[in-house]
Amino acid sequence: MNAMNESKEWQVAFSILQTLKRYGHEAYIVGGALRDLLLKEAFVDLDIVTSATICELKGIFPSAVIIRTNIPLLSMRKNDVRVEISELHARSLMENLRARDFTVNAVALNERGEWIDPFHGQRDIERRELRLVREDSIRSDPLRILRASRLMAAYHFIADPGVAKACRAQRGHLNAIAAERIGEELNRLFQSRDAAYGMQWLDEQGILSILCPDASGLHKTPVFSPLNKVDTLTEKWVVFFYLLGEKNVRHRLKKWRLSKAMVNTVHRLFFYTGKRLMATWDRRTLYGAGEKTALAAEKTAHVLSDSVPGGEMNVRKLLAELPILNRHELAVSPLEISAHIEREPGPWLGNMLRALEMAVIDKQVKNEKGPLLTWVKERWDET
Ligand SMILES: Nc1ccn([C@@H]2O[C@H](COP(=O)(O)OP(=O)(O)OP(=O)(O)O)[C@@H](O)[C@H]2O)c(=O)n1
Repeated sequence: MNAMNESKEWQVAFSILQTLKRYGHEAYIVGGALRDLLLKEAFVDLDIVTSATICELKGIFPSAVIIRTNIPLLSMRKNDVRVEISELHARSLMENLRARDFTVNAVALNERGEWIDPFHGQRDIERRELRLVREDSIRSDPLRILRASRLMAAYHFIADPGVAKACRAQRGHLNAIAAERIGEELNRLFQSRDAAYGMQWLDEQGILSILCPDASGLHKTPVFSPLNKVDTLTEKWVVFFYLLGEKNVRHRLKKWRLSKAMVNTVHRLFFYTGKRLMATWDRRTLYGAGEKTALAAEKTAHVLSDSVPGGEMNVRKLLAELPILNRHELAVSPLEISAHIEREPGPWLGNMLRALEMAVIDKQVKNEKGPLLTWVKERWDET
């Protein structure tokens, strides 16, 4: 296979297999790199399984690091290729492949470039067919339901009826697995080439109502194509929740253990998308959203509803008309305000700054030091 002989990545791959062989260990390339090779996709990273133990591996590749996930891995970079090596744990390669989820992931290649393909994974990759390695593959790890949809979304695989049947049968067990694995897998699904296709399939298997039992929009069988019309992960989450009619966004994302920062940005964009769907931007809402969120909300609102007029240029024009874009653009500092009032900074100062921002945004006062300090003094004297 030419791609293998010519590319730097495959030279790295074979040199590692040969090194391990010289030390007397069995070693095979497995997983995504083989799938990507057959699908002519870009090489991402390299997974190797070997009969060597992690300790022995560390001796052979001293600069590599040991990563302790649920199974310990040896990880290293070689000629810019990320390589992860895991143990066969005294099991045969055949047992290792049999324990995998789908036939497209249960293929191996040895140091001589020979394929080991007991489940016809190469054929399935070429036909883009997703089939189970064993009938109980989904039962042994229900996360594989989401992996199926993610692989479909990433490679346009078609799930064979056995996959759909097993996923439907096991869907009730999905919520029993570690919540962060669900969040992580949904993130990966959203980042895949055709997230809408994967999501549609999950819905057809009745899986979305298991993931989001309170969602009110699922009876209307949503069309998920809007998911492919937005770019960022945050936008995809927001569009997803709107299509499902899921209101309790923060609760859902926290449950799936998404990072705090991600929970906040998704929740914020969800909120402003809702506002934008209800009405066009007013100055206060636009200021509250800020440039980044306002532009993103404009996009998500359009994708969700054709009837929303406006567009990016319009938001940019409205933003340009705002006297300030954030508190730091006020022409007075908090200390100048406190000196002018002759009072130590305290909670009153935060309230005053908020009121001042709104007065500037509402154009009641010019953003210039003199008028701002006069406004502050008058307000102070009033209260
Ligand atoms: N729940 C899981 C997770 C992983 N695997 C197996 O472990 C391999 C590696 O998993 P992962 O690193 O998550 O890779 P992929 O999901 O396949 O993605 P990629 O290969 O593109 O990194 C997979 O190919 C698959 O054979 C599995 O059978 N069941």
